[in-house]
Amino acid sequence: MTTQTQPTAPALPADTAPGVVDLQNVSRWYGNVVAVNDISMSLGAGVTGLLGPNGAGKTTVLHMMAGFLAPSKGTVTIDGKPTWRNPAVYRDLGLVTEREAVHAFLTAEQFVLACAKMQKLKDPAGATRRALELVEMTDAAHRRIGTFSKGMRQRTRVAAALVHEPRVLLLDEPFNGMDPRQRMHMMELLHSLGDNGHTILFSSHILEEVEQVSGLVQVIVAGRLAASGDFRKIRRLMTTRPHVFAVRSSDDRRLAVALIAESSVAGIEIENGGLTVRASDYGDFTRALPRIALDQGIRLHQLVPSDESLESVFSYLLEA
Ligand SMILES: Nc1ncnc2c1ncn2[C@@H]1O[C@H](COP(=O)(O)OP(=O)(O)OP(=O)(O)O)[C@@H](O)[C@H]1O
Repeated sequence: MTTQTQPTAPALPADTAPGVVDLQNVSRWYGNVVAVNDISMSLGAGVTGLLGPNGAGKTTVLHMMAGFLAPSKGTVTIDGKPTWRNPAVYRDLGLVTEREAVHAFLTAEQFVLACAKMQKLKDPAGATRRALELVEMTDAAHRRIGTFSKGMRQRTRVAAALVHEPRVLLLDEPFNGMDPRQRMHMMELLHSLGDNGHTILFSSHILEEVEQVSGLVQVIVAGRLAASGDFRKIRRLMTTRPHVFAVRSSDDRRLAVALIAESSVAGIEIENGGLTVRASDYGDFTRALPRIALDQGIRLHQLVPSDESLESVFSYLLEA
């Protein structure tokens, strides 16, 4: 991925309540690798997606929020209190890490109960019961975690992270490795927690995943905040960006002549293997092309978007 140096993200309004979780000009470097570069964000109640390609810095951001890592610069606070070297924040915070520590030999209940005891709760058994109920794991409470599906393990880990009823729940790639049914179940759970006033941030590198779970998004690319706010507006920026298509047809030259008159076409190159078309509008171009081909009696053999990698989408956001 190319590293961008533009300092500003598209100015989208952050539609959040006063921040529960707050990052002010936060950077984090590992030796000379800058993993997070001057990020400020504020999260309120509800579900927010932390979206970015692999290596963008999502885990680093989550770990700083959870007090696992010190920011090299800037401040990370929950309810105004710094998260680094402040164990008191764990009362308000639950974290579901990306990597699963395996507790295969424990039952779901034993695992969640151990977490309740670590939090020194007054009624650890009652809290365990409520947490397992919340994630709909009551029926499987006495089964060993080693016998669970990925989705059930994730829900058990969410129960453990929520057993002390924190306001803030952070989840690192919670949908990884889940089948569509398990994914749906987890999405519903996050929705209902968000509706109940929790502040939830989950990371993902999959656009569609974030779109389904959350109206609010923070997009990070190469350690920088590329966009933040209403997901629909960011999505629109993504679909109206210039697109490049590889097109092959029964008569590329004639097709090129017809396409150049089309307002959604910004440029065409003819090569041996077909046409490379730069379209200024994805929707207009993909609607116009079949119509033009039909009018001209040209057969379309191939239409492939050639710059659809997440990296190129995200880099565009950073430049916008
Ligand atoms: N302990 C470390 N030492 C050195 N570099 C690190 C360390 N942890 C992360 N990095 C680097 O920091 C950058 C951000 O990593 P991070 O894990 O936060 O990204 P991510 O968005 O969570 O990626 P992924 O989705 O692949 O987990 C990457 O370039 C990564 O290689």
